[in-house]
Amino acid sequence: MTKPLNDTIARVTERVIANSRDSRSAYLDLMDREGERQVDRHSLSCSNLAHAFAGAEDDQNAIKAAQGPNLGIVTAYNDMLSAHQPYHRYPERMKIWAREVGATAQVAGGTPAMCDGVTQGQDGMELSLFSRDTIALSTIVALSHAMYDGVALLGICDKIVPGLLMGALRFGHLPTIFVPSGPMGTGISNKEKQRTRQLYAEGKVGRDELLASEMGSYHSPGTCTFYGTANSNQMMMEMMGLHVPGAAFVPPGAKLRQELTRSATHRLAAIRKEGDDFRPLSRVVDEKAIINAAIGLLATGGSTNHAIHIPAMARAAGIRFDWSDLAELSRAVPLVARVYPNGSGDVNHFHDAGGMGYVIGTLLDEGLAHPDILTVWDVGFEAYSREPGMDGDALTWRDPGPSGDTEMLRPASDPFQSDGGMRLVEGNLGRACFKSSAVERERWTIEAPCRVFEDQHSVNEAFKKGELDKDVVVVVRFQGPRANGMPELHKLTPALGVLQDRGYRVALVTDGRMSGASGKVPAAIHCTPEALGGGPLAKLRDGDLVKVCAETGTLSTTADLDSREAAQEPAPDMGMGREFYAMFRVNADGAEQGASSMLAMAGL
Ligand SMILES: O=C(O)[C@H](O)[C@@H](O)[C@H](O)[C@H](O)COP(=O)(O)O
Ligand code: SF4
Repeated sequence: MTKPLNDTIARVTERVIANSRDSRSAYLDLMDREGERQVDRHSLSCSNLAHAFAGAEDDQNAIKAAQGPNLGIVTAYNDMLSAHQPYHRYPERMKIWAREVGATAQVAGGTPAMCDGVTQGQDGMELSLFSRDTIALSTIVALSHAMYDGVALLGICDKIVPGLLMGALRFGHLPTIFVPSGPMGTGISNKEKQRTRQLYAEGKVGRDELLASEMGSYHSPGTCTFYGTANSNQMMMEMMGLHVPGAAFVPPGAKLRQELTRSATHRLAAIRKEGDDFRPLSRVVDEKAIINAAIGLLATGGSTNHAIHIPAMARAAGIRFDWSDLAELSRAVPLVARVYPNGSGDVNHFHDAGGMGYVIGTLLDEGLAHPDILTVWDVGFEAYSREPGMDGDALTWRDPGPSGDTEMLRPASDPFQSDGGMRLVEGNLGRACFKSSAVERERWTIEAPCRVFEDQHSVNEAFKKGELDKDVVVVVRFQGPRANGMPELHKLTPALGVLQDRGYRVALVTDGRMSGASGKVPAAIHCTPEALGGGPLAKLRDGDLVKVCAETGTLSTTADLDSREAAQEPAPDMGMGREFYAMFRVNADGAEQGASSMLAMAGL
């Protein structure tokens, strides 16, 4: 028996709709105008058209005849992201599958994709957040050819899905489907990976042993199997109905994966404007879909990065969503999944235990998600509570049944925590996000003298010198979007984990980010306003007493900040192309708004 929609979710949804009324109306008016004037093959010149299908080979005559839909593929393929490596064969196969339904497909363009695992702890990480907006701009360039009746987005990882969606939303008059590729097989246990890292941080094992351990975890094509930002992306695409139902976590290379991609190609052709089931992206991504994405993030303990990306994706669709909305939802949405770093199993175990079908089914049963979102599928959101399989050569869906592992997946009626995995902490040090699902409850409150740093490497140096062997709040400032691009500071996790395991009360406070794979150590992150430009973190000094408390939602110091000058602001670094990203930093707005100069300068 499905319960009525939860009152808090209904109230937050109404508030988001009210706060978005003007911006959402302006967005939909623009999309309607784009749809009416739709610059497509029928309005391009002969020269435009000849250029557009000169390279189309076998599809040239079909595209020229314009009898069927022409699908634009925007691909973030590269060999550097194990998650994106499987995409290199997708376009050729999708062209064949498009022809099966009288359609054609062309690669509209490619986007860059950064692997945060490769850049973690390196200069490149300072480009990571703004690579999202670079990807949005690349998506716009790809779709600007105006030759398409539908858009297939090939992207999985951290900033890529938000960037692709933000760019595609500016072409929201077109139907759009995300096409995932699936997680790699399970490697060594995450506990073992972390243990070796902490031993290396303490100088007890060498690089050879560390590399062998890391390669035991990351070993083949497919998405890394921790529940970080990439896999949180897949969860959100299911919660918004932007996948073929249940496509998120089926492994690459399987017959089922191939049939899901084929189904996505066929479905995209079917939901075009000239068809009888038109589903433009602008209508699929509405306030309820955004709320469902946030609910999924809270219910599964997803990546903290989405506290930044959900507001940004929402703004691209004319929707206003902020941390107060997220915090209020978090009080109503229970934690129903424990996937590493919030548990011991990985995303393959999660999928085998029932995965997204189970999560969506239990949330719907308890009235904890909007059942009436449009989705790209033909029978609505209910379809996403089922899991895909093969019946001979045919794709089929079935009820996932009860949880296959109650240590990992539980019903919303009997959850791991009665509230979601993310909390807002605020006070005289600003507003910040605290991922409560990954931290033992008895560590939700830390009050200790602080040590102030201005880069993560200095923290590790101080750790190696034994200077942090005490109760301490480690503050790492000038890591915000306008300072240095708001990098993830995930390399701090092993050292802070060692200090915590030694019995010290430890917390991190930063205007930077952490990886979606970070956990265990209490952290108040994305602190806004950021230190650069006079945020309160800029006035903290070593020894000031700082309190972080996820129980009471507190982030404060007893120091008299009003009597102090802000610390000297560091000059932005050059090299690794960072100087060309000054234009993204200089006008970036706050983390709570999505940390985007692109959106701010567009007046969104
Ligand atoms: O937000 C995320 O999920 C992270 O950015 C992730 O994509 C990144 O790759 C981590 O660095 C992986 O974790 P390790 O660095 O611990 O392998
Ligand atoms: S999940 Fe992270 S580390 Fe793995 S491929 Fe994607 S970006 Fe790279």
